[in-house]
Amino acid sequence: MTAQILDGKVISAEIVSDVRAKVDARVASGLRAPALAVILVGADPASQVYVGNKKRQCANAGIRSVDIDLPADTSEADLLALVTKFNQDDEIDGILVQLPLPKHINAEKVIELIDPVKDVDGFHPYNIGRLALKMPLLRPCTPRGVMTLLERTGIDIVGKDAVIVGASNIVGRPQALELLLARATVTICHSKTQNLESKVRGADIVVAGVGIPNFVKGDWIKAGAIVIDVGINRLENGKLCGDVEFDLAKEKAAWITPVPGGVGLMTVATLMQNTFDACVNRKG
Ligand SMILES: Nc1nc(=O)c2c([nH]1)NC[C@@H]1CN(c3ccc(C(=O)N[C@@H](CCC(=O)O)C(=O)O)cc3)C=[N+]21
Repeated sequence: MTAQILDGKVISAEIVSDVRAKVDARVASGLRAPALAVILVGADPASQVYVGNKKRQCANAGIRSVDIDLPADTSEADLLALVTKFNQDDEIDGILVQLPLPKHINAEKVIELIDPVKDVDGFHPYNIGRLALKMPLLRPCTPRGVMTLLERTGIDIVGKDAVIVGASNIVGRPQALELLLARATVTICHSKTQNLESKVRGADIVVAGVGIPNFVKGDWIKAGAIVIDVGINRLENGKLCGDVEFDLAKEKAAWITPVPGGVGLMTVATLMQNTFDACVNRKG
């Protein structure tokens, strides 16, 4: 069997055009367009790709984008002051501080300062707590984007065995909460997990988010499984590759996400949805 492609390109474009239609309707009724503030401190390569894609999709969605680029030696106090300024600015609906932050800045402190109603990344403990309690408000973009990709493709996950490889705050943990909310049976694996291979071999759904090229071997994939690759790794030849051995995995899976063209695009499209939702939550 050769897997079908879970097409992030097509579905992210649909999501953004849905947001566009809703933004246009708001503006036509005399309300202002949603606005997103993005703060980048220093120049992380993964963040650069994200920033470019995000600017393009804001334009497509009709969302006003306010981009603040700060030098890598920006003090924590200055960054906190900027977040406070955006918290108080009634014209800003969403605030996103790009991660990772330089080492001299305490990222947890910055995330906790963001007003939860403007937390379009869904990283604030308030929003993670709401997701954990089955009452989601703003949901982390990558895991929500993965759920949208599955829903829009018509893949039913109720009762399926999902194995998540990677337990990070931005991917693995919230992805587990999303899949649990959607009534899958969830296992979260991490660097100390024993018998990782056998756990992946048993999975109906595999989500890989570890940031190591080809970490999940193609022959571990169960026949007919759904493979979601969240990894975006830049190789020395300049090409992007995921955390899963794509060429071998696609011979076993029923569905698989490509890299590029899969989950990354859904992350950005979901940021547009979250920004629109944050605007409606605040302003009606
Ligand atoms: N607060 C915060 N939230 C984030 O969500 C966040 C972050 N910080 N820091 C950086 C990482 C990385 N990230 C990406 C999202 C989309 C693509 C993306 O659009 N990828 C496309 C294009 C890749 C290409 O062609 O170069 C693809 O996979 O097809 C990439 C990377 C979000 N991140």
